[in-house]
Amino acid sequence: MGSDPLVHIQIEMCFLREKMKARWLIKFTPFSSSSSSSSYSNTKKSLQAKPHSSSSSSFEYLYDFKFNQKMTNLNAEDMSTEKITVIFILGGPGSGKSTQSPKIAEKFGFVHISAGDLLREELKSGSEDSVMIQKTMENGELVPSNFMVKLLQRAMKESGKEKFLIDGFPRSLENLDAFTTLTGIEPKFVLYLYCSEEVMKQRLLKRNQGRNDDNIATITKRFEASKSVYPVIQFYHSLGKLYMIDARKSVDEVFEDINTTFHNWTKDSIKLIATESFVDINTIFHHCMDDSVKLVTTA
Ligand SMILES: Nc1ncnc2c1ncn2[C@@H]1O[C@H](COP(=O)(O)OP(=O)(O)O)[C@@H](O)[C@H]1O
Ligand SMILES: O=c1ccn([C@@H]2O[C@H](COP(=O)(O)OP(=O)(O)O)[C@@H](O)[C@H]2O)c(=O)[nH]1
Repeated sequence: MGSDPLVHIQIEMCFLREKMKARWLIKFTPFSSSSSSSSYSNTKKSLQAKPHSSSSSSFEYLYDFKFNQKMTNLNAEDMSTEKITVIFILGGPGSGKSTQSPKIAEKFGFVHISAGDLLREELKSGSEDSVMIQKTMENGELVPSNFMVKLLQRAMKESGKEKFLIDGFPRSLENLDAFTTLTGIEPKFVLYLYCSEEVMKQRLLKRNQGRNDDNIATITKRFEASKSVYPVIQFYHSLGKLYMIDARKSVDEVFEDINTTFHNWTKDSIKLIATESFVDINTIFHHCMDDSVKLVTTA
């Protein structure tokens, strides 16, 4: 049976600055001249969207859509998303996420779920996905988004709890889209541990936890891959949910700044505590931010 697809479909997505709106750019390219037939035209028509641009070889459609949290909440049978509290903690490799997360979890009663640890456990379990996980981690790349979200959902469900600190996820807009679509959960706020690459590199080389991705070649790839988080940060910044923590300070100082954020959040009055500008903040934000950044610091 001939089952060749008639068209190659490429979907790109970006978040708009307005809350929970996304823009999809869908490109159709016929695989061969024979496929630019009536089926191809029908596919185009069925989208009922205005062409964004077209050429002899491909068509692009651009349309906006708004997330409907009730519709996308595929998790409803397992957990009531209304009761669930999620906080994301992000930061480059070696910024201190796994150092700070257990302290936060203990102090504020959250279950710490580390995306990287879930992958390492899955790898050790020798499941059918082990080879894929191993190769992806060795290359400092990201595992498929839906796969990662399913692991997170499983861990959340198995804990039987409702407050989660999710460490090291989402690392890309695609990750975030998969999480929103599959769980319907919105984080309360997002912590980003900011640290320069030089400091992170030194920390990783000294980490000494037997991780085979803590070598200079993989670290370089991980730094490159970690840039896919920038649009995620930009998105939460635009929602006023982003808290930047200066993670170059000592472990205790970083924890103190995180504490301040949490205390203010529990008082339901998160706001900018102090603004401080430091030069290398630009290295992360210069190409994705267009206005000021919140920095949390205890004076
Ligand atoms: N603020 C800090 N100052 C100095 N070293 C730190 C600090 N935070 C973490 N470390 C050390 O740096 C290494 C990487 O930290 P880790 O928490 O594992 O980073 P991440 O989870 O973000 O990759 C660890 O060996 C940890 O002990
Ligand atoms: O959502 C995630 C989180 C992690 N990883 C992979 O797991 C590795 C280690 O992630 P972790 O958060 O443990 O460590 P970090 O690099 O932040 O120190 C990354 O380099 C990725 O290859 C992934 O694919 N998706």
